[in-house]
Amino acid sequence: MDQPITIALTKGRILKETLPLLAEAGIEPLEDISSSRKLIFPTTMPHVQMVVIRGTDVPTYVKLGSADLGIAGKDMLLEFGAEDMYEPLDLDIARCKLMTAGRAGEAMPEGRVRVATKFVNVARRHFAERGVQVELIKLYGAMELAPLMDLADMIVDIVDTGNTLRANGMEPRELIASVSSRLVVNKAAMKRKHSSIQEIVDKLSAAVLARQGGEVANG
Ligand SMILES: Nc1ncnc2c1ncn2[C@@H]1O[C@H](COP(=O)(O)OP(=O)(O)OP(=O)(O)O)[C@@H](O)[C@H]1O
Ligand SMILES: O=P(O)(O)OC[C@H]1O[C@H](OP(=O)(O)OP(=O)(O)O)[C@H](O)[C@@H]1O
Repeated sequence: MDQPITIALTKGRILKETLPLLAEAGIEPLEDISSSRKLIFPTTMPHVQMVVIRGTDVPTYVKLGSADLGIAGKDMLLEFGAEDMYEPLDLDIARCKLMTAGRAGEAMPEGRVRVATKFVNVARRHFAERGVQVELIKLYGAMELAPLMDLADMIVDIVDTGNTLRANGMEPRELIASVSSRLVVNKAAMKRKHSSIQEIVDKLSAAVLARQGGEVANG
């Protein structure tokens, strides 16, 4: 007997890459998520439903067991902690980097550095490991604006092509972590609903492997 399973998906740019991968694993929402105001969606696997929430909230739903599985960026797991969760699979989507960045051509200031970021825990750990004293300034978006407006000396943010940094007169400095989206599983659910969860992990692993195999075959 299949046990009911809830998967928490990150909305926004990850979702556009997540839905095709889930479809390749045989799990598709029964209606178009992007044109619906609903938050819970039944799927082609009758015992599996999806909820679509912000990336910042996925670790909370999975840790507390409201969702059995989740899909979130590694950046979110580093920032909000991954305790009480397993992370069995790198989905190899939404690849980017967590980096420090500053104004182009400018050295890091002496003494206390003002760092603007929405990743305050990641930033605190990174600079503490280097013995750099920082004043952390929590922002919720457009981090690249902070040094331009002299709100901060540096930022910690997601970098992909580097276009956003360049367009704002900034440059990447240190790599903090390579980021991609991960499948996470609530630890208690993994025990209680083992066969249903393992089936989904296996289907998704196969879909990821098939893509990687395809990439190798295509050169
Ligand atoms: N430029 C990028 N390239 C590839 N992946 C990215 C990029 N920016 C963010 N991501 C990944 O996508 C996830 C969601 O990012 P997105 O920009 O959609 O949300 P957000 O607007 O930052 O979040 P929220 O809506 O919760 O404030 C991030 O957690 C990260 O893992
Ligand atoms: O190096 P790049 O290729 O320019 O990508 C990096 C940008 O992408 C993300 O923002 P996003 O486009 O998701 O906008 P938002 O988070 O501000 O909504 C991130 O916060 C950077 O600003």
